[in-house]
Amino acid sequence: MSQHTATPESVAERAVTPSPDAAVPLTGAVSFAAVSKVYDNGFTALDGISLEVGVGEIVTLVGPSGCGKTTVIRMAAGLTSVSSGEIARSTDRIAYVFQDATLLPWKTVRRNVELVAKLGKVPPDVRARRATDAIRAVELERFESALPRQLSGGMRMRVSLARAMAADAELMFMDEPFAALDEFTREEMQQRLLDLWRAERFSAMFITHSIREAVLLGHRIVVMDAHPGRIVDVVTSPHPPTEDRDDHERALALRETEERVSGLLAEGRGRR
Ligand SMILES: Nc1ncnc2c1ncn2[C@@H]1O[C@H](COP(=O)(O)OP(=O)(O)OP(=O)(O)O)[C@@H](O)[C@H]1O
Repeated sequence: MSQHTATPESVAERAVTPSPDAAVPLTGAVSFAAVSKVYDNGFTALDGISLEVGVGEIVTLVGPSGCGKTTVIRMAAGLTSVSSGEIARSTDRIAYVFQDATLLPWKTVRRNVELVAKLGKVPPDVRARRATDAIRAVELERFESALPRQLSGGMRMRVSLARAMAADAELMFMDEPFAALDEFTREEMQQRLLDLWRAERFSAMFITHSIREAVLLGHRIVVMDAHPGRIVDVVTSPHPPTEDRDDHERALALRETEERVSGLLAEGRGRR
């Protein structure tokens, strides 16, 4: 792994700047302008990331382990500081699905699902309705009163996903939310997420290790590489999730896009 020689002290640490005070002109949901991240141990995780996520756009991120995908979305969500460059975000109504379910162990499924909406001051009746819909979307109706320890790992991730769905967020950050699910449930959840997106048109940054998932869900697919972490290309989907269609032509186009993304990732591996 490449190590940055700069000491952390030599790097100005800047927090995420939500608009309207943002220094970066913001036309989309999130803008990254030449953003770099050097961690406290001097490791350069990201070098010069520039990207704009449009309002109502799902951007998926793929790349080898350690290329900085989580760091990108943590910075955009304001959970990790920026070392140089600027990030602007159009809204504070965000939801974040972590790699682990991160549920409160003493609260039931329903209470966990309502939590982010409650913190976001969504009125109680709206909150309850959204939680009911979200719990149904992840097919956990029978487990509403269960505690997290009574659920499997995949079920806990579905609760975490439902919590984000119930939050009434304008911007979602999702860090491999489906990785722990079996193939069948994963496909179900992908469709539920797209159903919700078609109804609400939130903006999203979605990390995945599955090229297929990245192409299926993304309007654009950000392909990253490591050492240091950077964007190597941004591929536009020929059939974005705006279209609720399932035909041969679409399947072929998605397959071609998967091959293109796969090729870009292989080029990165070849360079390392
Ligand atoms: N707090 C930290 N301090 C030092 N280095 C860190 C820290 N957090 C992450 N890193 C390093 O930064 C790099 C990017 O990490 P990050 O988690 O963003 O990558 P990723 O692409 O999301 O990885 P994965 O696909 O395995 O989840 C990695 O090399 C990681 O070891």
